Amino acid sequence: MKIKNNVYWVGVIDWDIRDFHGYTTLSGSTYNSYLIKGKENILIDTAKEYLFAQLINGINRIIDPKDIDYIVVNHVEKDHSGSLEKLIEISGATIITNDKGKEHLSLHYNVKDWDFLIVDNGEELSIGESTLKFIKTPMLHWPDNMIVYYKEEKILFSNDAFGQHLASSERYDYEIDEVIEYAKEYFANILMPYRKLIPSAIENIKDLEIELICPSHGVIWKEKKEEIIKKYLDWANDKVENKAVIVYDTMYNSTKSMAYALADGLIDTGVKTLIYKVSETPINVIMREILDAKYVLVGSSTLNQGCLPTIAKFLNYMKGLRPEGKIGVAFGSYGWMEMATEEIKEVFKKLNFKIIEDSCLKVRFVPKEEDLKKIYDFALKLGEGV
Ligand SMILES: Cc1cc2nc3c(=O)[nH]c(=O)nc-3n(C[C@H](O)[C@H](O)[C@H](O)COP(=O)(O)O)c2cc1C
Repeated sequence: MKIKNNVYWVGVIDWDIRDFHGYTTLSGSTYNSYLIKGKENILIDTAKEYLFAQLINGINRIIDPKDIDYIVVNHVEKDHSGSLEKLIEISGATIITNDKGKEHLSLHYNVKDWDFLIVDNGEELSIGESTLKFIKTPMLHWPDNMIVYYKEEKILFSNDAFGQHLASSERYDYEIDEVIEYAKEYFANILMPYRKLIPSAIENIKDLEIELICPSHGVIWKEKKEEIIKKYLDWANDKVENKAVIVYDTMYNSTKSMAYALADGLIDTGVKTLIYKVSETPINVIMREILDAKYVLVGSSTLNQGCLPTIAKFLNYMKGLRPEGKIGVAFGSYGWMEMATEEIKEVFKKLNFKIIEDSCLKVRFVPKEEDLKKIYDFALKLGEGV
């Protein structure tokens, strides 16, 4: 599909994928590969190995794949590099990447006979009638990541930055109502741990005249590109809304009734509140909402002197993504020796959450009406900032 004069989207839509290294991709994903056609043909990134046939079909509609002269590897993760070996076999193309990219490629593939052109940060290359500028974005989200600016057509090929896990027949931001939500979920689950590096990366592109941002997953940013850049800065700077996310699990619903009482109190003070039973919600959806939440409330009953396993899994995942500075509340029902909230608070501490505690947040067995009233009153005070 043509996206600009000599530039084509030749990516692959992975309609079926539902598990992307633990990220539940409810609507699949895409691996976007872009072809710059010219005296010298340049392919930007590739697709997973099992989708090689579709990738080749897409390229074949524009040029003979044998005629690819260069392949830009912005990021070595196999969702973008998986088809490289076969493409190089067919075309003998030269790989353009940075020093880390070459190192990572050599740790994934037998690169002995591959031709490399190694670029540095800020370097420009003239290839055929095209000028490409390479900007390193290390740790967004691997050490090798970089982005490419195509000067003549004013396109930023941003690789995983600004991506969304979304399989759709549409290719542009304005065609997808929920595109910011998809991008937010991607940010929360892939980029959040490295978010402090984002403002300087955006600083590096701020003087570029950009008409299209072409990421390696999801749709192309055309009408909402300023909006998504602004959102990236907000998310990177931990901007929060007056919002609470309550995450819980339960065996016999005692902790659930505590979660609902907390929600009632928060809602009555005007806090936007979301409740997720962790065993029934993809953790990536929960993290999307935690990204810009002011309050994070985690509830678990005590099972065998600890949290429920589903909550332990969630806490471990959240710890890795490192949201920081939230207001944290731990709660739960127990029988004889309460242990779950201690485990929850340990994680809160590691994330520099401000922990708010109260004796009403631990209830022995089934909460009575007066217990729930105390919890409701606690949530009222919490929402009012008392
Ligand atoms: C298999 C099992 C193990 C339990 N282990 C503990 C425990 O180690 N410490 C404790 O205080 N309560 C323990 N309990 C009691 C539960 O925490 C208690 O029943 C609680 O009210 C359950 O809340 P829920 O309905 O929200 O899951 C255990 C219960 C079960 C069924």
